[in-house]
Amino acid sequence: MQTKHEIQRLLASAGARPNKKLGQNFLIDLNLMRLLIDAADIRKNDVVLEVGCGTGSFTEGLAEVAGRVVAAEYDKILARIAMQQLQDAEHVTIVNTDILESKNKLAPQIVEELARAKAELGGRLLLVANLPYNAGTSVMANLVGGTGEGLQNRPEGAENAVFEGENGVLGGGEKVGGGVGEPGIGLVADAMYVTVQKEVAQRMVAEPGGKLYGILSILIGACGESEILRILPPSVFWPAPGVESAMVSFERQAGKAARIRNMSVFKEIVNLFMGHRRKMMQACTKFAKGSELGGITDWGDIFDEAGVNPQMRPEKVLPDEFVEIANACAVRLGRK
Ligand SMILES: C[S@@+](CC[C@H](N)C(=O)[O-])C[C@H]1O[C@@H](n2cnc3c(N)ncnc32)[C@H](O)[C@@H]1O
Repeated sequence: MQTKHEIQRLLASAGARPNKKLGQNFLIDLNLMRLLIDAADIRKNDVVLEVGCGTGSFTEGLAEVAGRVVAAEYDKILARIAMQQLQDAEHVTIVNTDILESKNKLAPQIVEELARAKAELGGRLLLVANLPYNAGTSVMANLVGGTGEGLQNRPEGAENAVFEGENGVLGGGEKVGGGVGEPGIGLVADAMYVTVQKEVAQRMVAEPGGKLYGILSILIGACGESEILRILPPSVFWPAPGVESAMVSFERQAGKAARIRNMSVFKEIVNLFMGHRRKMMQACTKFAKGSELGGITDWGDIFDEAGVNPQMRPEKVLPDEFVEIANACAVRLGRK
């Protein structure tokens, strides 16, 4: 792991400076780096995805404990530095790529690397990273809801997680894609231990009713559990960002996620209702027109089956209740 001076030296020797647009705020507190790695409890048969490896500082720490590390770095100069720093680590693959092929899809090359390594090692897939602010939320959304693009042996019934968000933050106007009718959930992360902007971490753990409760909160709540581990002041990064950050965890709970009959329908449902979060549930159903969900005529029965008051507002509906609504719809659409 590299000190601030080492990072500065590596950048200077390549004639580079931190690029603000790419969120190049390097974590320079090595104790915090160690804390995140320890919290992830990485084992020798685990595959770790690091998004934005920078000069390879955190990657070095991950390489000490993981069975395999796959790192994506968008910046060509930084990727080259990281490759040099880790040239002797055969179990580390650094790919100079944008982690997002589109805003809604992880880079197929990375997904293939991860799927292959996971099949070889048989352990968990973990996202452990100091995430770039511009891509972090989309990356996490794909890894919670599933990303299948690029998988050669896509499991039957797999679907792609497709997310859209303003500047990578699924906020008020957020939308999660993955239309009804897509196959398979593909690759998912078993756990995520990441550094993100504090507000993103707060969205991940938000409870119904608050203004931060949104699509990411619902997806996470439906598939597992998140916890804020530590709030980080700007001073632990170089250069210091303008906002506070947080270390946050997500642990997938297989039993919980398995209740979702069809992830694609679930996402459509969450989109439909949370797109109008302050209207009544019943009133939101008219916006289904034109989509496959528009064919559903007995929303009253669906709300009954799910135990949801049709006069409730979506922003107060629990993740589990959205799961029940989506499951009832999946049955009606023959997509269970
Ligand atoms: C917050 S820095 C983390 C750097 C280093 N891992 C650390 O912990 O200090 C985020 C890194 O992500 C890279 N990055 C930004 N957008 C990216 C993208 N879409 N795909 C891959 N890497 C990206 C940046 O170039 C930068 O190196």
